[in-house]
Amino acid sequence: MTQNPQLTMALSKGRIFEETLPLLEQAGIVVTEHPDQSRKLILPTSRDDLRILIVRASDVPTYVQYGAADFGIAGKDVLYEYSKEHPGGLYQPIDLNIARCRLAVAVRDGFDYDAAVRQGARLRVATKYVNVAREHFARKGVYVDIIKLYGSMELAPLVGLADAIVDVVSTGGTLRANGLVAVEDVMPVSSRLIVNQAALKTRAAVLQPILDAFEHATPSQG
Ligand SMILES: Nc1ncnc2c1ncn2[C@@H]1O[C@H](COP(=O)(O)OP(=O)(O)OP(=O)(O)O)[C@@H](O)[C@H]1O
Ligand SMILES: O=P(O)(O)OC[C@H]1O[C@H](OP(=O)(O)OP(=O)(O)O)[C@H](O)[C@@H]1O
Repeated sequence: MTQNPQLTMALSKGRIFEETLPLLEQAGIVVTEHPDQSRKLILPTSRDDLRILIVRASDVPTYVQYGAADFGIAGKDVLYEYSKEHPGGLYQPIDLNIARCRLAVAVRDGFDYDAAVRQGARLRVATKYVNVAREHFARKGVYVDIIKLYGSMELAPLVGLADAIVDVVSTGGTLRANGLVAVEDVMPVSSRLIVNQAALKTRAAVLQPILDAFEHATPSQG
């Protein structure tokens, strides 16, 4: 792939973009257009040698691994799923402590999860995180049928598609609003900086100072 002369960062819009802005600012970098106000997928910054690609959260590792972006930011949930299918390709040097949440198992309020597990029932589990879920239940010795969904996981137990979900929980508001309860934590989640292995070697002079600045930046409270 031809190397772009600019350094390229991959970010997803929404919470990761918003929580990254203050970290970039602490590194002296201002993003001069906002993805909510612009249909552009390549955003300029106050530095001529740095641009930002706006991609889906679960696509950030792909852009970085293939070198279309030199570095990016992705949640541990996304990185764990990705690494199961693409082992070893990404350098993940810094936990930025942003977009903090957890992956949890949740069921309909009133569903006796412990009893179902004790009785060795085969559980139907709907999730976007099929690898995380498969590993979690294998560790517990629970038989599961995994149903892959791409969003609105909370709906699945309400309409009989699944007994349980594995999904992101932060305030718990989405679960409550849908009559679900979290019954088990799967893993804590925050977002990490990820870096293309080749870029780390060939572009160290421009990349390393940015990585250092991220390492020392403090996330806003939220
Ligand atoms: N409610 C939340 N609170 C805090 N962090 C969250 C929350 N939901 C998701 N996250 C974290 O932020 C990341 C990005 O979430 P976001 O909702 O922007 O994308 P998505 O809709 O999950 O991804 P995609 O567009 O690929 O389907 C997630 O991978 C997770 O690490
Ligand atoms: O525990 P809570 O604080 O309610 O957060 C959990 C919700 O947050 C995420 O959804 P998000 O708001 O990002 O919507 P989306 O995934 O559909 O974009 C996630 O998919 C959960 O549904």
